[in-house]
Amino acid sequence: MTGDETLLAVSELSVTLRGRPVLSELSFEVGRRELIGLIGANGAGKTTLMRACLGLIPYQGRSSLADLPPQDRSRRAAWMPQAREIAWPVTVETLVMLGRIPHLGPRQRASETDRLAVYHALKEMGLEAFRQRTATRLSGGEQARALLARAMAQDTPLLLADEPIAGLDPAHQIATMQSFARLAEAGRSVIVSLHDLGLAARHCTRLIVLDAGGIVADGAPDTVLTPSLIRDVFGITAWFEHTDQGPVFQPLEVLE
Ligand SMILES: Nc1ncnc2c1ncn2[C@@H]1O[C@H](COP(=O)(O)OP(=O)(O)OP(=O)(O)O)[C@@H](O)[C@H]1O
Repeated sequence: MTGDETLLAVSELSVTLRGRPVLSELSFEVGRRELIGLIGANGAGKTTLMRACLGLIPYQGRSSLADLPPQDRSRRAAWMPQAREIAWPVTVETLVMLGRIPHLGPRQRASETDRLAVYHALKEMGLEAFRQRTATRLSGGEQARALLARAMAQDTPLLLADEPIAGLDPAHQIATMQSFARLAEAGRSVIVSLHDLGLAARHCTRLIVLDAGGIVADGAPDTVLTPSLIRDVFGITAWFEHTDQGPVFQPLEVLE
């Protein structure tokens, strides 16, 4: 994968839910090799933005992904929603293989390429030992990792994940952010909504901050996470420093 290809172009995107404007006239583009953290307070519109970009809810304006026919869209972007619902008691391996459906023709059986994609996704999410376990009987965090593996097996240029690290233990949170970073280094891009600003500052190449229905900042973490933005958007103080071990961001106090 080469070049500066745009993976997602959003222009003047607005969403109204039940008569209430939630997002108004947002514009941004996503190129390759980006790990984008979508941040903002509860209710800021992160889920709504990702769902509108994917064409899963009605919107005004334009999203290059939503414009595509469903089959093309599923080869361009994978989606891990916030609700971690696994409907059937299939094995983890079968669940992850479902991510290959967009690549299979009618009645076509899984090929070696499909099996390899599943193998790599399971490995990336540290789930090799869980291959034959029943997906519905995993813990919440294990289910989240299995669903992420399914999205990764889809092998798309763009991955959108809604709070994928919520509920994961610290080691798996870090490992998952590192997996996303590896995808970005390999030429793909990932958009991930998250509340952990420390992990966002440390791993993301770019942060998009939502507030009051719009994008209030968009750029590298150290240009975005300024004391004034942290105060105005999140109502907190924080400590942010570049250390020998990389950027460290620690929320401190709630402002009255
Ligand atoms: N189906 C719906 N009908 C009406 N309003 C909705 C609906 N879904 C979401 N909203 C509202 O839209 C706003 C944005 O919600 P959204 O879930 O996108 O926020 P978020 O930034 O993802 O929040 P969180 O961090 O809590 O997950 C919220 O005010 C929410 O109450």
